[in-house]
Amino acid sequence: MTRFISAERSEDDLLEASLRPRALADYVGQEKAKGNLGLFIDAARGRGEALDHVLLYGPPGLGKTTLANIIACEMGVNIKSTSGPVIERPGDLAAILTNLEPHDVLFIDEIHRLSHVVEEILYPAMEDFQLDIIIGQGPSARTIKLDLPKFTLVGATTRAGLLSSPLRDRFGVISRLEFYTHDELAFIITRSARIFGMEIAPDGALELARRSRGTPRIANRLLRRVRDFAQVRADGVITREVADQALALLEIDDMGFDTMDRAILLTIIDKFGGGPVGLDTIAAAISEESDTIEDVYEPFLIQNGFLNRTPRGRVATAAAYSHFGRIAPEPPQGRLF
Ligand SMILES: Nc1ncnc2c1ncn2[C@@H]1O[C@H](COP(=O)(O)OP(=O)(O)OP(=O)(O)O)[C@@H](O)[C@H]1O
Ligand SMILES: [Mg+2]
Repeated sequence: MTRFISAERSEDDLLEASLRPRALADYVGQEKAKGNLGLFIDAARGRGEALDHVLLYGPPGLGKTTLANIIACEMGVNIKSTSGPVIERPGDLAAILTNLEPHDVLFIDEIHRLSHVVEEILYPAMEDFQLDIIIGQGPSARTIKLDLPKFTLVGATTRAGLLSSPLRDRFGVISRLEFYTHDELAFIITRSARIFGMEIAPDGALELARRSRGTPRIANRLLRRVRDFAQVRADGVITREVADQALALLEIDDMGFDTMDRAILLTIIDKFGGGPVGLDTIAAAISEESDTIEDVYEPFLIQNGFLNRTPRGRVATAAAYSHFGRIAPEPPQGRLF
């Protein structure tokens, strides 16, 4: 199934990089995270110290990687980027850590996927800026401590809940990224259009924004698809009508749901009487990974009141029924009392 609004990364990443804002002032929205970080960055710079370790979490495509790069830029330091699954052995992490310059940012994406042994190297590194290395084997093995430069770890994860608590506790700043408003997304889309040299009307930008699931990565991706359509079928300008027609072709509906969102909700409604139904059962029914459903699709559906997560499983809400023009079953009599 082609998924135009998948929030996953793809070959589009290069284009995406050109759209990344570089300064905190150009980073749209996320006022709370931005306010906090701006303050901590100013304070750390004023004292001539490294910034405290920062954990960024939230659904894919909301701007975690972008923010990590901005943090390094604002601190005036280098950033080294890696990710949880890439660091296989403790030695890999030790090599990265010993190569850092003072105050550098080490960005670890998908930090919830670090292995245990690697994570344990990280604890003293984050807390005391020390590396415990074991040299030799057997009876003659000994541990030596190496001093590391003071650095800032920026960790990103879509699932803060999967982080072990000793790791989470070592972050001084924890910021949750939120879905963007339609106005914020329209602003991002208009800026991206300018960078790409496209013409977009304000109502066209707002229409794309409304259907981007609160996510800048999806907004930018839709913009590129709609541009192709505008070039071939319209006279190049993205108006509301052009956006609407293009999105219909891409099977993105009025709420911004794609085929996968619809499959999830309709499976719960039609096959499981509206739920509750377990995540793994839904995943099997639509041949998708449970993790992907949980990380990529559910947060938006839950936040917008189409899906509920209960101890007994997922439940489609009345809003989901009415979105698909179905009639929600009456709640059982007497439940309210
Ligand atoms: N606040 C923002 N203002 C403008 N553009 C943004 C903003 N946040 C994200 N973007 C755009 O969205 C794209 C995706 O952002 P980014 O790669 O930082 O997301 P992410 O949270 O790291 O996603 P993932 O969890 O998949 O790694 C960026 O290339 C950037 O163009
Ligand atoms: Mg990222």
